[in-house]
Amino acid sequence: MRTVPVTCAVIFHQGKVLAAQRSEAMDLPGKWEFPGGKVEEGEMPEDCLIREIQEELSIGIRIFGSLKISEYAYSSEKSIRLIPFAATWETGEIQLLEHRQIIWLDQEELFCVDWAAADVPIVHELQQKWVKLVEEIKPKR
Ligand SMILES: Nc1nc2c([nH]c(=O)n2[C@@H]2O[C@H](COP(=O)(O)OP(=O)(O)OP(=O)(O)O)[C@@H](O)[C@H]2O)c(=O)[nH]1
Repeated sequence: MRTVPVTCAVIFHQGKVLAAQRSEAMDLPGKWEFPGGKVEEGEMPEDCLIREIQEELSIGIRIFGSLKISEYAYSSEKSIRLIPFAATWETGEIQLLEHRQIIWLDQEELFCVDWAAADVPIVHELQQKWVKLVEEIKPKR
């Protein structure tokens, strides 16, 4: 079984992060995730993520950090390596081109949605590192 590399973005904006709910047309319908997608052959994970966020949400992001990779086997046929990056929303207006809906969550609300299983360790790490990550967004002087 091949482990599929998938990138995802923890997008910070005005002190909250974006969670997106997968639609009926996607795998894991109804589950919440950090938007992103599969890394194509020869593609850098960061380039993949910028492309996927433009394709799915129609916005431009800036990557400023990373979180720990989460590997998860959904079944004997489906195993993913989820590669999370911390990012900020830089350009464009959000359009839901694939997802059912989005929600902006603050630190206390992180576990209020039903995350895809592979995302759960990332959400725990995000909760622990929240203050540090928010600090890193601030432009360095
Ligand atoms: N994008 C994304 N996918 C996730 C997350 N967590 C998680 O288990 N997945 C799984 O990883 C896979 C990524 O597929 P995708 O459908 O988002 O990627 P894609 O747009 O490149 O796929 P496609 O070209 O087959 O349509 C799916 O099986 C999805 O269920 C997450 O946080 N973000």
